[in-house]
Amino acid sequence: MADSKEQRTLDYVLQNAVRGDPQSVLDFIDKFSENEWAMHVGNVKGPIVEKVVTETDPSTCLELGTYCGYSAIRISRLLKPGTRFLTIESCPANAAIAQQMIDFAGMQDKVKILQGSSQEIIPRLKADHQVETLDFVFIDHWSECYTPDTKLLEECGLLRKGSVLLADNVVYPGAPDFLEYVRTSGRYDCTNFPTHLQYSKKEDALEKAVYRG
Ligand SMILES: O=c1[nH]cnc2c(O)c(F)c(-c3ccc(F)cc3)c(-c3ccc(F)cc3)c12
Ligand SMILES: [Mg+2]
Repeated sequence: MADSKEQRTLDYVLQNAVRGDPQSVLDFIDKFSENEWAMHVGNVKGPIVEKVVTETDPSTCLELGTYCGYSAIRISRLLKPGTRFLTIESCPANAAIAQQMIDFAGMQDKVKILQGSSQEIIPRLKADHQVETLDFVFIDHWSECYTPDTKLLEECGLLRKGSVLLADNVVYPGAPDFLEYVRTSGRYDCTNFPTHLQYSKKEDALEKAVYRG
């Protein structure tokens, strides 16, 4: 079967990065993506994500949109022992690539990939994955799903006072209904982080929304 950009990225990492070294894996994914653009959160937005994670000091994290595992590796390497990083990926092929990337980076004990639809998996997090509430949620799957999934997290009792949502791409491609919801619902305290699209000069932004409980 013709290989995909994601498979080529994984092969490049396996051939060049240092096994068990998350930074090395991130560096080689970034290096590969300079030649073949890909939607990893990247090395410009990455530090903003890391700053929010470090400030939050989360115990239970959820990511919507694993892709190849880049942000899962970037975030999970910061988490203290005993914490958990659950990440939902709808595409089976991407989930398989991500699992290999995460394993190679040595993050497999912290990161659990849940392959399927976020709308189906989110309501099962408490029963199937022993989640009580989420401390940090990185939203980076599909802008049309940002708002329905945020509302679902609320409805399923997965957010508590102080839960932090951080959404990618709120400027490019954009998530206008999500911004409208978190900024006007009265349920969140929002902060916008202007930045640039990964591996590009185009403008983008991350939005942080802290649940008021
Ligand atoms: O879909 C995504 N999920 C998560 N993060 C993404 C991200 O960080 C991106 F930068 C892009 C992006 C933006 C601009 C562009 F030109 C290409 C891709 C996408 C995206 C948007 C529309 C699509 F049809 C395909 C991919 C995503
Ligand atoms: Mg993104």
